[in-house]
Amino acid sequence: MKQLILASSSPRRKQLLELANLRFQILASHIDEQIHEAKSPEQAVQLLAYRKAKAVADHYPHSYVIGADTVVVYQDNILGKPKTEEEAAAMLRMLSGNEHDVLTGVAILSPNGQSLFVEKTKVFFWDLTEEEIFDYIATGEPMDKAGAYGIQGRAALFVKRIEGDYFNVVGLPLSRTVRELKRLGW
Ligand SMILES: Cc1cn([C@H]2C[C@H](O)[C@@H](COP(=O)(O)OP(=O)(O)OP(=O)(O)O)O2)c(=O)[nH]c1=O
Repeated sequence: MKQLILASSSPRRKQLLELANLRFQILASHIDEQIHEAKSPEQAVQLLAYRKAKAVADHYPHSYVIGADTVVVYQDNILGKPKTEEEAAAMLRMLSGNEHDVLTGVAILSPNGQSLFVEKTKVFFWDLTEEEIFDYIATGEPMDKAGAYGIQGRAALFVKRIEGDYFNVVGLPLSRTVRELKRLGW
């Protein structure tokens, strides 16, 4: 029987994949998320997504394995998860009043071959006051999220508009992922 594995510890990715009504298991891989060899943010998220999937696929070579990685890119800055509240505030100040890209790299490894892609969504933020930034950090929401915000939570109030797939911002470009899975014979 075919087996689908989501190689992720992200509760958001689990919820998104559940929307597709597919049977899957979760097996989080803990890889080193430092990458020095990537030449661009696109390459970085693709490489990390691949490593997350590969760490699981090595043990389950007959399964379909999905790995993903999300970053926020503002000008030349790649914003991952903030390490401190100060860093979260600095990230939110950068994003305030500006547009940025959210990139998610996805890797699907399967017995029928692999699919690697990067999905990009443009997000436009309203101007944020210092009070809004501090109140938001006090919710605890920013700390486990790329760019220090979750569009699906209170930071919905910061977003003027987006161009592209909303689900990509939350951590998994769902429709493209499911289409690629089907292309690989799922
Ligand atoms: C921008 C943004 C990011 N995020 C999240 C998605 C990802 O979970 C997280 C980025 O971290 P990732 O390193 O992509 O993923 P993860 O560590 O949460 O999970 P795993 O590596 O095990 O798959 O930021 C949101 O939930 N909402 C948003 O609006």
